[in-house]
Formats: sequence, C-alpha cells, structure tokens
Amino acid sequence: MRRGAAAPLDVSADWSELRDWISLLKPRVMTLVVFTGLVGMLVAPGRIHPTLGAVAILCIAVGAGAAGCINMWYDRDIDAVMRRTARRPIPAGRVEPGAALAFGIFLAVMSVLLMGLATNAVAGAWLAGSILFYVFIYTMWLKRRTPQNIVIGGAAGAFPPVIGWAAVTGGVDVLPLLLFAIVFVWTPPHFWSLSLWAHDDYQRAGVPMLPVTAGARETRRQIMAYTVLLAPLGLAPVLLGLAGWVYGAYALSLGAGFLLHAWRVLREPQDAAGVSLEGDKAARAAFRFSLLHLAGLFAALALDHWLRTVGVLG
Ligand code: HEM
Ligand SMILES: CC(C)=CCC/C(C)=C/CC/C(C)=C/COP(=O)(O)OP(=O)(O)O
Repeated sequence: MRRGAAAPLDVSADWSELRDWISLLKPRVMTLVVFTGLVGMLVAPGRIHPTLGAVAILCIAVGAGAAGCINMWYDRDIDAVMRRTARRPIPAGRVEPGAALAFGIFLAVMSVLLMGLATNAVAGAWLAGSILFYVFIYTMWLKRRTPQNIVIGGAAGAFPPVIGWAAVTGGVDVLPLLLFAIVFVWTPPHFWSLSLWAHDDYQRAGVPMLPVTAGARETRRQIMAYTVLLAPLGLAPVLLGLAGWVYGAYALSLGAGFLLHAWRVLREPQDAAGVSLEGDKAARAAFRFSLLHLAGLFAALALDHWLRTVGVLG
C-alpha cells in the first residue's frame, strides 16, 4: 500500500457484526409481538401524539428485543446443542456472553424508562413486568423445569396489546384483557406445532418440551384442545359488543382455519410411537398458519375499529 494511503474499510465485516447484534433481539419473532402492541394502541379510546405513539412502539420493540437478548445469553449452553440455534452469535462465538448480557440489560432499562417518560408510568410498569416475566419466569425458571413452560411463560408474549392500550389510556380494560387472553391461548398451539418437528433438538438439550415429556400423540391432542378454546375466544370481542362484524367475520374464518390445521395435525399419518410418517407436514403448516392467524386477527380488529371510527360501519 502507498505510504499515507488510507487502509481500505472492511464494510462487510462491520455489517455482519451489526447483523449479529440485531439478531440478538430476535427481530423476526418480535415483528408480530410489536404488531399486537400497535393494534392495542390503535383500538384504545383516547388520543396520543403520533410521535409519542411511535416512541411507545419503539419501546415495545426494544424491550421485547432486550428480553430476547437476555434469553439468548442465559440459554447459550442449550442453544449450542440445538441445530436450530447453534449458529446464533453467542454459541457460535461471535459475541461475548457478557457483552450480550450488558447490551440486553441496557436496552431493557432504556426502553422502560423511555416508555414511562414518553407515555405514562402504567405502560412503563407493564413493559417492565413483561420483560421480567419473560426473563425470570419463563427463561430462568420454567423453561428447563416443566412442559407447562409455554403455557405459563407464554403470558410474557401476551402483554404487548395491554402495554399499547395503557400507553394511550394509562389504564386497562376488558378489550385489552381479551387480547391478552387470545395471545395467551394462541401461544401453546403456535409453539407446540414447531416443537413437534424440533423434538430432537429439545431432547438433546434436555429441555422438557411437551413432545419430549408426553410424546407426539399427546402434544397433538393438546394443540387441538387449545385451538378449540381459541376459536370462541377470538369471537369474544364481537359477542361482548367490543368489536363489529368485520372483525367477527375474520375471527370466524381464521378460527375455523386454525381448527382445520389442528385437525390435520391430530390426523397426521404416524407410526405406533406417534412419529409422523410425513416429516410433520401438518405441524409445519399449522405453525405457519398460527402466524397468519394472529396477524390476521389483529389486523382485522384494527380495520374494524377504523371502519367504525370513520363511520363506514355503525
Ligand atoms: C413463550 C412463548 C413463545 C415461544 C416459546 C415461541 C417460540 C418460537 C420459536 C422457537 C420460534 C422459531 C423461531 C426461531 O427459529 O428463532 C418462533 C417463531 C415465531 N414466533 Fe413464537 N414463540 C412464543 C410466542 C410468540 C408470540 C407471543 C409471538 C407474537 C405475538 C410469536 C411470534 C413468532 C413469529 C412471528 C415467529 C416466526 C419468526 C420467523 O419468521 O422466523 N411467538 N416462536
Ligand atoms: C414486551 C415483551 C417483553 C415481550 C416478550 C415477547 C415474547 C415473550 C415473545 C416470545 C417469543 C419467543 C421467541 C420465545 C421463544 O423463547 P425460547 O427461548 O423458548 O426460544 P428459542 O429456543 O428460539 O430461544
């Protein structure tokens, strides 16, 4: 190199390092979490300045991401032995565990403080509670101890609509509690569908997910049971007069669609031990549908609310 010439910048190295830090926040999973928070905010009565509303959504995104980052720090031992997670930045050795923990705690504290300052203390407290629940109750306590980890721990992922609502109103009401219940009951069939085909990973890591402790057949039955509960719960906002028929029509179709997927999971061709003969085809489809179901339900609620607000519907 000529004396005095600047050293070439290795942009690709910088980019892949940045990508690692971003991936610690589990951005793909968090998009739907943030969307449910946004809808909680949109359907809440009252007004919030658009800038403050955007800050509140950012806080939910960063807070949820921070919780995911601390989860990855704590789970680095089991993530290293699971095929699905072995390439994550900490087990792959690209990010120091201590640095990831500091990053997660810093973002968690900042998101809660900013939420409290930009909106109100109630929303800040709900956000803090969700992060603490996900980190301490789900990750550090239940995940490695009981197959009910998802059922109880799933509450953490159900808080965002309540947080969004609280950011606007400073309180809580029946509709956000119903939205909480919907995400809460949705989480087991969402996750257990995935765990049916990720079973070997969890077994190797010694994580007591339902297919490992109770077998695939029982997991399929439980998926069906929660989906049966979810369908009427999805309709509850209409039945209680808190949403209109547009939402009701979507809730009915999406609930029926999820039930059909759960039925196919139950009837999946399987051997005597319950192992799928088709590579868990039905479970993979049910997992994909679970994402469409929740996104569709919340989008329909926002649409229904908007149509009724502008007076297109009564
Ligand atoms: C304790 C509760 C939950 C557990 C254990 C769980 C588990 C998982 C797992 C293991 C994956 C695969 C992602 C990966 O390979 O990194 C996944 C994907 C996903 N989850 Fe969940 N989940 C939970 C709750 C939720 C909630 C509440 C939401 C949204 C409201 C959600 C949204 C998503 C989305 C959008 C994906 C797809 C991500 C992608 O495209 O890769 N999950 N979930
Ligand atoms: C506002 C706030 C704090 C929201 C939290 C959102 C939340 C709890 C989302 C759950 C999503 C998720 C990927 C769980 C997987 O945990 P896992 O450790 O079982 O999955 P892994 O094996 O992929 O790490």
